[in-house]
Amino acid sequence: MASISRNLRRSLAPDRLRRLHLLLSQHPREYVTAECHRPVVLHKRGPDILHDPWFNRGTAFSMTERDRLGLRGLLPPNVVSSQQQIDRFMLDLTRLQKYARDGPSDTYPLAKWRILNRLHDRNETMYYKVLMENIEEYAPIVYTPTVGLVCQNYSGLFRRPRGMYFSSEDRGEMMSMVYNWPADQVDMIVVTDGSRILGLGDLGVHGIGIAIGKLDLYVAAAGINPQRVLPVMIDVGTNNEKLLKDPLYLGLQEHRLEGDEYVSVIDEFMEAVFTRWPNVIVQFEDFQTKWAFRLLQRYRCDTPKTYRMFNDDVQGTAGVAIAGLLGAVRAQGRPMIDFPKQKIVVAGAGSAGIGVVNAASRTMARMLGNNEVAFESARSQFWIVDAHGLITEDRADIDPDARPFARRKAELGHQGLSEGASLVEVVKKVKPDVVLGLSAVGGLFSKEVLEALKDSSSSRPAIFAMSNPTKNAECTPGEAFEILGEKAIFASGSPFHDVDLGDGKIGHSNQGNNMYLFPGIGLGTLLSGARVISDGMLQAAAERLASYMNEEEVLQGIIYPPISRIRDITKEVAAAVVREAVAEELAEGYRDMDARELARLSEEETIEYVKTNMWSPVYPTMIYKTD
Ligand SMILES: NC(=O)C1=CN([C@@H]2O[C@H](COP(=O)(O)OP(=O)(O)OC[C@H]3O[C@@H](n4cnc5c(N)ncnc54)[C@H](O)[C@@H]3O)[C@@H](O)[C@H]2O)C=CC1
Ligand SMILES: CC(=O)C(=O)O
Ligand SMILES: [Mg+2]
Repeated sequence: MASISRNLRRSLAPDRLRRLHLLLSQHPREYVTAECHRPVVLHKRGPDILHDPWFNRGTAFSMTERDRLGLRGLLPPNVVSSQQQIDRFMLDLTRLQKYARDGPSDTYPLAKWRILNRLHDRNETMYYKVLMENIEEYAPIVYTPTVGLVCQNYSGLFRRPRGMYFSSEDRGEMMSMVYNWPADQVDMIVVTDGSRILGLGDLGVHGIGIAIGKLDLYVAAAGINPQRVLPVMIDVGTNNEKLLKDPLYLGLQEHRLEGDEYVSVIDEFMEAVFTRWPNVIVQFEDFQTKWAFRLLQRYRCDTPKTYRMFNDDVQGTAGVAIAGLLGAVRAQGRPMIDFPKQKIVVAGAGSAGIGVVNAASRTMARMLGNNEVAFESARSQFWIVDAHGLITEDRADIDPDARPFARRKAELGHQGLSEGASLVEVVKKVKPDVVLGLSAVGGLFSKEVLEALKDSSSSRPAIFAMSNPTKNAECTPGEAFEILGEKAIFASGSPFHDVDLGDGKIGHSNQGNNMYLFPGIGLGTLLSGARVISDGMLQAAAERLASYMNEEEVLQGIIYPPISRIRDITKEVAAAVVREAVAEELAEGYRDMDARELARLSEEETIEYVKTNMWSPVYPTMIYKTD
């Protein structure tokens, strides 16, 4: 270790001397002089420090420094030493070198992400222009599947912080912390607690990547101004044992808070952001199922204050699935009103699966007259299979969210099924029109399951392998078309290429992902000025997506738009949301468009209104002002 000269020892106050000893012990080969211990006078605060390479020290800022310099919440909560920062950097660098030599395929999408991320840090306008003009190529990089890989490798990839971090250690501080964010106006927040990132499980604080990716689509697809979006990570710990032991992990290394303690952290966050930005919309993303439903209920219906929020995995996914299911009915040459006759087997009873069954059965019930008989009839069209097999009334400890859809004892006998029946058994006995996977289990729709689907009562059996990222898809389009032939309808959560079936025939691979709805739901809510996001607004969004594809496309098996049309479909979805908000008298107007004027707009005028409010990536004229 370098030694401290006697003169220097004499000239330093005891606490300074202690810190210098500490510094030297962390940097054994470094020559540390009094010069590097002299305080530096700063004329900036908050993000300006983080963006200044001379002053920035990233995750090594101590908590007291973060408080003193207005940085609290702008960095991941784990304070690390400069040596740990170097270890993290070297991990990433050596991984790249190794991959460059040995060449596993993961490195290419990650390298693209890095290049895009650097551009994002340097020039937002150019970044979004590149993304929007090449959305087909780069959506799979900034969003699923690569964003999953990014979250899994976040400690190595982390460079400049983006978004805000609230941790359980910030209890009591959040109301002041939100003022550390530099923007006076925030329209959209995407918040996660990292507990279920795509189908990859608990990634803790590294899950911030998904909130960033979703907001990239808000900008690219919905034209939300990038200066008014805010990705948020709420770090309440992690139950991922690997991360708990990883010295390079960026989050709190303790188990997740549970129960009322957990809820109080989220409550405090909601109160803080809605206090500073009363018009913000908060999208909950990738919360584990047990919290997804509870928080949705709490902030939508329960608290004295209801918030302008929705849960994308529960509600966005449901709308996208309904649109696809209606598309599958049309692809059979049948009218949408035949939807309640479809038999649907759903694999997965989490936030996404139960969200889909809830909303799809409500859509069926509405078509059947919206009474008790209609609801009962709609319910009986669904068979839910989870990790323990078919869910029936016989199951002990049945999840309350799944209970309404548990198959009744009376139905089981004549179907030849019983509690816990396997997916393949269920498909064999039910002969469903649709199998829909939201299980996060790659390959779950095995050869056997797809073979069983050959006996489907539908002329065009539909396979929705919706789990993300790619490796979690329940099957690939190649597997589906090979077994079920050209008539099959296929959709997946992450993108796949179309399949060449020979003789000029193509097996269309649709992307059934909530990205076709959440940007329009957010934009429509913003532009309507509605204070809540009603079921009717969500339904209107789903119906607009369902009717977007024309007859010819649907008959070819194209049930969702290509990603190249995402900005157009988002505009249409947003307009449908605005009109529904007006019809339900929820719209309060936006900027100089008041509620009465909104109500006078025709359908075309509403679409035009949405279009003119969408941000585009062009450089504005800049004017210098001194105050
Ligand atoms: N395409 C899209 O737009 C969306 C896709 N998803 C995907 O859905 C998946 C699930 O998400 P959550 O519902 O929140 O997760 P979750 O973990 O709460 O639920 C997973 C469900 O699958 C069940 N499961 C596990 N193994 C199974 C098996 N062998 N057979 C049948 N079921 C099985 C579990 O019992 C559980 O009910 C994730 O992969 C996620 O990426 C989620 C939202 C949107
Ligand atoms: C797409 C999405 O929201 C998910 O996989 O969780
Ligand atoms: Mg999600």
